[in-house]
Amino acid sequence: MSHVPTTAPGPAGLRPARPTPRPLDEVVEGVAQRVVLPAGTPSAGTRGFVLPTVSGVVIDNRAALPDDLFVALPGARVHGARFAADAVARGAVAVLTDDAGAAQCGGLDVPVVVADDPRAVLGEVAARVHGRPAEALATFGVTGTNGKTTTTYVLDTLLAALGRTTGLVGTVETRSAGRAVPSALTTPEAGDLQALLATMREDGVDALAMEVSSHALALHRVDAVVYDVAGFTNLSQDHLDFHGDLDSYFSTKATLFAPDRSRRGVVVLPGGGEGRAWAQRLLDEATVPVVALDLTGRGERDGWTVLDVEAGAHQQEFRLVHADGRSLDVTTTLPGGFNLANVALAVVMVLESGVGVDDLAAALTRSGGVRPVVPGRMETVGDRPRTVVDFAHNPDALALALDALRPTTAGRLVVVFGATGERDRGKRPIMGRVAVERADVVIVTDDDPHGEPAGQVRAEVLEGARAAQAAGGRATVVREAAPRARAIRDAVLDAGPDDTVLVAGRGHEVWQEIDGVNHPLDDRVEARAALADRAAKDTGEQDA
Ligand SMILES: CC(=O)N[C@H]1[C@@H](OP(=O)(O)OP(=O)(O)OC[C@H]2O[C@@H](n3ccc(=O)[nH]c3=O)[C@H](O)[C@@H]2O)O[C@H](CO)[C@@H](O)[C@@H]1O[C@H](C)C(=O)N[C@@H](C)C(=O)N[C@H](CCC(=O)O)C(=O)O
Ligand SMILES: Nc1ncnc2c1ncn2[C@@H]1O[C@H](COP(=O)(O)OP(=O)(O)OP(=O)(O)O)[C@@H](O)[C@H]1O
Repeated sequence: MSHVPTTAPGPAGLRPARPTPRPLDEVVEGVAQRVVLPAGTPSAGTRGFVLPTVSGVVIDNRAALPDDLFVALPGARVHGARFAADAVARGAVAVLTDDAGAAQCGGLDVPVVVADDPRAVLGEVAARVHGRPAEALATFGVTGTNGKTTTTYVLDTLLAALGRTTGLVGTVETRSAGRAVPSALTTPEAGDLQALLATMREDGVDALAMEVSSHALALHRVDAVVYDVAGFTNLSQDHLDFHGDLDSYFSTKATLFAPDRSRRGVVVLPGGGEGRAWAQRLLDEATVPVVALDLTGRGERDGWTVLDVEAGAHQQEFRLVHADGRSLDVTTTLPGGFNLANVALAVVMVLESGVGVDDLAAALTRSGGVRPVVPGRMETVGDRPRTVVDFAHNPDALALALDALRPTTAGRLVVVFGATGERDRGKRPIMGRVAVERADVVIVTDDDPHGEPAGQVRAEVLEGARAAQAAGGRATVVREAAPRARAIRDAVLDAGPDDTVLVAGRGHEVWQEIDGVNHPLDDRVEARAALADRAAKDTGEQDA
C-alpha cells in the first residue's frame, strides 16, 4: 500500500472562488478556551481590538492564503506552531492552537485562539467558516478496508445517470462538477474538506460521493459532516500500525454509523468468515438505522439481497431484492465478485437515499448499465499477455484480485507485487502466502519502501511466499526482482501469450517514495511500454 501524499500539501486543492469572510469570534465561539491578543494591544480582553474576519482554514503553512485561520496542531513529528510565523507572513490573520502551541506564538502580531484539543474542534470551525456546505449536498460516505474508491466511482456514475451534478472525494482524485485535481489523502483534512465542499456548492454540485478512511474518522477530518447515507464495504487486516489491533480498527470505522456522522447506513454482509462477523457486529452495534446487503442470496436479515448472479467474460448481471418486495436488475462491466459487492452497495445506498427503484432502473437503462472507469482498479492495460493493474495492497484484496482473474486465465497467472516499508509489517508474509496459494508465478518486488531498506521488506514477503511453497502452495516459481519497473517489464516479456500478469499494489499511483524522495513510477506506463516492446519484437520476428 502506498497512500503517501504524492505532493506536499499546498494551495493547489480546490478552494471556493468567492468565500464569505466570517468574524473570527463567531467561528470560534464555544469551542475555544481563550483568545490571546498580539503583544502591545492596548486594553485587556478583546475591547479596543477588532478581531479579523477569516475566509479559509489551513493546517499547513505552505497552503496559507490571505485571510486564512492557521490551525497549528501538535503532530507526531512536529508542532505546527513552528510554522505559524510563516503562515502569518503568507497572510493568515489568526492562529488556532493548544497551550503548547500558544507558548510558541508569543511574537506574532495576530490573535492566537487557544483550545484544549484543536484537532477536535477543527471540523466544526471549518464548517462555520465555509457556511456548512455539506448541508447543501446529498452526501454519501463509504468506509471499509477495500472497495471504497470503486464504490464511490460507482456512486458517482449512478448519481450522474440520475441527472445529478456530482462531486467525488477519494484516494485517486477530487472532482467538482467535472473539474478534477489529484488527491493527497484519501479523506482530506477538515479545513481542506470544508473548502472543497464549499467549492462544490459554488460549482452547482448537488450530490457527493466520498471515501471516509479510518484515519479520517480517528483524526476528526469529517467532523461536522453528517452523511445522508453511509456505506460499509468490508473489514480485514490493514493499517494496524495506526490502529493497533483489528478491534480498534473496527471501532473506529463503526463511528461512521452514529447520528453525529450519518443518518442511515448500508452494510455489506458476506457469506462467511471473519468478514461476516464484523459486518454482523456493525449491524448490531450501529446507532443509526442500518440495512444489510446480503451477498449470500439467502436474505437472512431484513434488507437487500443479491440474487441470480451471472458473471460473463465482459460483464456481470445480478438482481437486487428487498424483503419488502422491491427489486432491481443491474448489469456492470466491472469484473470480479468483489466488484459485484461494490456495485450492489452503491446501488443500495442510492435507493436508501430515497431514489425510487423505477427511477434508478430507468437511469440504468439509459446509461447501458453500470460502466465506471476506475483508475488502477482491475484496469486492463493490454492483451497477450493480458496485463492488469490493480490497487490490491493487503492480503484480502490480493487474494480476491487473483481469484477474480483465475477463471478467465487460459495460461499461467503471474503476479508482481511488494509491500510498503514502515507500515503494517504483519501483513508482509501473509501477502507472500496468499500469492503463492493462488498464482503460478510470484514475483516479489518493491512498493513504497519509505525509509526502510527495500531488500528487508522483500525478504519478509518472500519468507511467507517460500514457506507457503514448501507447504505445497500452487506457485511453481517464486522470485525476487527489483527495481519495480524492471520486475514489471520482465514479467510481461517472460509471460506466455495466454498468461495473465497482475501488477498489484499501486494502482493509479505515479510516484514511488524512497527515503523521502518521490520517484516517478506508474505501473500502467511500465506495463504498456513492455507490452509495446513485446509487440514490436513479435512483429519483427514475423517480418524476418
Ligand atoms: C498518521 C497520520 O495520518 N498522520 C497525519 C498527521 O501527521 P502528523 O501528526 O505526523 O503531523 P506532523 O508532520 O507532525 O505535523 C504537525 C502539524 O504541522 C503541520 N506542518 C508540518 C510541516 C510543515 O512544513 N508545515 C506544517 O504546517 C502539519 O500540517 C501538521 O498539522 O497530520 C498530518 C497533517 O494533517 C497528515 O498529513 C498526516 O497524514 C500522513 C501524511 C499520512 O500519510 N496519513 C495517511 C496514513 C492517511 O491518513 N491515510 C488515509 C487512508 C488510509 C486508507 O488506506 O484507508 C487517508 O485518509 O489518506
Ligand atoms: N469489496 C471489495 N472487497 C475486497 N477487495 C476489494 C473490494 N473492492 C476492491 N477490492 C480490491 O482492493 C483494491 C482497492 O480497491 P479500492 O481502491 O476500491 O479500495 P479502497 O478501499 O479505496 O482502498 P484504499 O483505502 O486503500 O484506497 C482493488 O484494487 C481490489 O483489488
